Amino acid sequence: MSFNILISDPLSEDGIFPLRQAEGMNIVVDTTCTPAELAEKIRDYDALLVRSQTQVTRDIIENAPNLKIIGRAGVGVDNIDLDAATEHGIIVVNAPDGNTNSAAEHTIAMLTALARKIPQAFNSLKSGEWDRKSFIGVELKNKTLGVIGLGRIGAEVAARAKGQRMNVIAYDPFLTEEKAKKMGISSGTVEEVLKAADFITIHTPLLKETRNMINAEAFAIMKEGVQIVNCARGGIIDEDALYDAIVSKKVAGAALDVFEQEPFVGHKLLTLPEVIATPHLGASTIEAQESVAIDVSHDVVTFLNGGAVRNPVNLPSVSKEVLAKIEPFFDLSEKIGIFLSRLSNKVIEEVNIYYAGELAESDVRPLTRNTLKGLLKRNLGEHVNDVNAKYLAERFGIKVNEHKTSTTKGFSNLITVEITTASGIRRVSGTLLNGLGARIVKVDDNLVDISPEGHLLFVKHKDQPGAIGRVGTMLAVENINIATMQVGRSTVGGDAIMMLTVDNHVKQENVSRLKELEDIYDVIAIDL
Ligand SMILES: NC(=O)c1ccc[n+]([C@@H]2O[C@H](COP(=O)([O-])OP(=O)(O)OC[C@H]3O[C@@H](n4cnc5c(N)ncnc54)[C@H](O)[C@@H]3O)[C@@H](O)[C@H]2O)c1
Ligand SMILES: O=C(O)[C@H](O)COP(=O)(O)O
Repeated sequence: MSFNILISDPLSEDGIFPLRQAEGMNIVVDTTCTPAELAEKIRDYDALLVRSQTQVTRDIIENAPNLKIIGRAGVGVDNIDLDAATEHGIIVVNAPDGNTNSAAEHTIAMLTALARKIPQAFNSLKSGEWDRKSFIGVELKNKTLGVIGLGRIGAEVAARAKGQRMNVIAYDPFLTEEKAKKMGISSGTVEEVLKAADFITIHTPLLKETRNMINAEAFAIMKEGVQIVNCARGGIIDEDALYDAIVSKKVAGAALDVFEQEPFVGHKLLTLPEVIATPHLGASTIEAQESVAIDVSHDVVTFLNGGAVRNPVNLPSVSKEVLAKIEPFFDLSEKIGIFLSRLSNKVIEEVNIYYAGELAESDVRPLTRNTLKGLLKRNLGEHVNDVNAKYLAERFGIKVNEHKTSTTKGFSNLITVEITTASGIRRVSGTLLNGLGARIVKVDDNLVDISPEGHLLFVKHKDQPGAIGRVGTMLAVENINIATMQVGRSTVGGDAIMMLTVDNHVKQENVSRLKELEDIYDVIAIDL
């Protein structure tokens, strides 16, 4: 198999070595494409690798029929339309760890440069002045640093600030007092942090909730003479409000690496002597660039070769340990979905998935997605995949509920999928039998034991002598060999089912003829 890979932002050549080395990867590096050129070019590509520069818009995604994966060599994915990618079943991966250290170091560099006015003093010196009066700074020692967003970078910055003998107070929705205590810092609400800090540094992603979170109201509650650093994302600080706060002397200085519009040229903020800035250089070190490109290249190669990625953005990521436990059930859960969708061709209103046994202790979301993928495949074919299965189910108004239960009915693990349609509930259970592989063990209320593969025939009939024979004879006439057959019934003489595995696909005309036989209520051919 061969894949076309487009790299549209400058990536470390050493970092993309895993891509260059992998078999069948045709790599094109073109970092000069305009958005219109990219929208045209992308048609032929299976993978797109970017940094923060390329805007991967809905237009581009909708013009990319072959695109399977977008790799972001870095953290922020606000330049990628994730909804559009998810809707089109395109996985987005990033490299969240590779540039943490560089971004934290850059933040500390900006903080120190801001406190001591180093860029302003350097500019003055370069212009031939020897001015030792205009650049009186302040010490960091004993000052309070407010950290908004204590994730990877925020936590590194906090640890380094402590090394500068600063007091650190942080706000993060996931920061517990206990964790803060362990880190030797204080925790507070956003307001508490903004009020307490002499310096504020932002380390959140740019989200709906964080856009303009540092606005005029936020500046109003800060200390007089506060200084602010943003090495996270432009748009988190309202740039007009920052300009006003600096002009009014509320804010004594700002160090900015990121901006609402990049490139950031000719902006009024750059006219203020209190503002120092770098052109989005937080991750621009040899080490970070190599590391993020390696990480993302690995995920792209693994994904295109059918493997599980390490850093999915639009899929919940699960740890290696959990993956090892649930991966053996991937195929079974998809097959149960396919099986059920064949059993009932009615519009699905609700799906309930019950995980029992050891599985109930794991994060089973990937299995739920696989089941949905199987259920939706009947109507959507290859348009549905792991990435968009949940989204598509929601779009079609299907309620999906995951349940964890201890009722295993004697199996060490059991997955039961129940679909509700206007005609009622259909239910299939499956398990993995030690050494024997996957089995479907229950269809509706009937116990069965079928390997979910190949060609199956599900026959609903009356529990009467002759019904089974008639089916066997008809299949023999059509030269369809029966490999296995199981019969189950709820009551003697009542409704019963036959589950047959046969050696060939059973054509629709044969299904119709079987349905005409005496005491046969329904026949469904299922290819798994
Ligand atoms: N300047 C650069 O070159 C550069 C380099 C790397 C990362 N970044 C940016 O830095 C930021 C942080 O990156 P990271 O790797 O630490 O990400 P991360 O996901 O590890 O951390 C982000 C943290 O922000 C917190 N958060 C989310 N919403 C919040 C809110 N409303 N208020 C407070 N906290 C909130 C999250 O809980 C999380 O702990 C991102 O915006 C990323 O794009 C910039
Ligand atoms: O989010 C990130 O990883 C940083 O902003 C780095 O962006 P870059 O890859 O464009 O340097």
